[in-house]
Amino acid sequence: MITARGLERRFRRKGRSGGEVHAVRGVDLDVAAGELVGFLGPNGAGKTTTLRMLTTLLKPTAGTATVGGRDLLTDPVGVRERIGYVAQGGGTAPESTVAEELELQGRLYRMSKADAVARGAELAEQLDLTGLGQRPAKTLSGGQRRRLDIALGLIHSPGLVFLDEPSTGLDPQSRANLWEHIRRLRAEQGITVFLTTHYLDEADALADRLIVIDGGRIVAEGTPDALKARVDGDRVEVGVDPERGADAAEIAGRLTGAHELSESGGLVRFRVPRGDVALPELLRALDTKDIPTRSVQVRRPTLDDVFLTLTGRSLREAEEGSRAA
Ligand SMILES: Nc1ncnc2c1ncn2[C@@H]1O[C@H](COP(=O)(O)OP(=O)(O)OP(=O)(O)O)[C@@H](O)[C@H]1O
Repeated sequence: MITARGLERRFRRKGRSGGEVHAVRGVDLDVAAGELVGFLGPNGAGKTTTLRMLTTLLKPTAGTATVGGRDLLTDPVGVRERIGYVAQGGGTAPESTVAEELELQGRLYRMSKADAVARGAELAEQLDLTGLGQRPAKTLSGGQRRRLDIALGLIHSPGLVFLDEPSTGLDPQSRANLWEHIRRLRAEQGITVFLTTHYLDEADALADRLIVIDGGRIVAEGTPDALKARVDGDRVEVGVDPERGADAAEIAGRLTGAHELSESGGLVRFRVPRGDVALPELLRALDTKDIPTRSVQVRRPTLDDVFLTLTGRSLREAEEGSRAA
């Protein structure tokens, strides 16, 4: 469905200082029909720029791609006919009703009025918007608005849809509901979904496969589980009396496979291949040395650990860094 090789995009900085931003630095992508792929990265990583190139809205500075079987550079119209694109924010004519927005969108794709109305009604049903047809779109809730945006993106029945940060700004319940709808689009209609997100939980919950981008380059890809398996083991934290912290750390360091060991203020932290196996052994050893434990935590690797392993920063730090920049 998508094959991209060496996609690049540079922007000239506005203003007197000039210079260039190399937003996307040679991206290769392969997405098969029917996949639900998450494109994950911190703010400013290059997700939107890549998406805008793949959807013909922005010309690549270098590289080639086929999207929906059509060449991005020589047949952008062919690409546009075969894809849906749901941008961040969305919402075009706030005064019109839901039914009018759907009909107008169909007409933009040169559908007859009858076909546009029928397709609009079909999508309204699939996306839980039935009964809202006569409501001015500006009165919709955040979740309803996002579902309408997706319906608008699907009016011409594309086989591939791009969703840019679909759940940004939604409350947890509306996000979960939206995820369910996105899963159903794929399951029931076989639509290929390519979505960008900087939410780890969204990527984890939704995507079959993740492509991680940072600083304009792909830094990893794989299933959420495969990516997590690249992180070297579970993280264990044991709290003891600060005065016995050093002793506890020494005992922890003797566990098979323990690494990344640190101790501060009685909090001993380390990684180990199987936290559930190592912990009882550690607790027994601490007990033998009369070191009572105050707290215990074992954590399986998360996608944030993956990001940390790959880039040396946590995704949250990366976000904060890009906001400060
Ligand atoms: N039109 C533009 N002119 C100049 N620089 C741009 C332009 N568009 C994007 N950039 C820069 O390119 C880099 C990548 O931006 P992009 O919007 O693709 O990131 P992103 O991963 O989508 O982030 P977000 O999650 O915030 O949407 C950023 O440094 C951004 O400031």
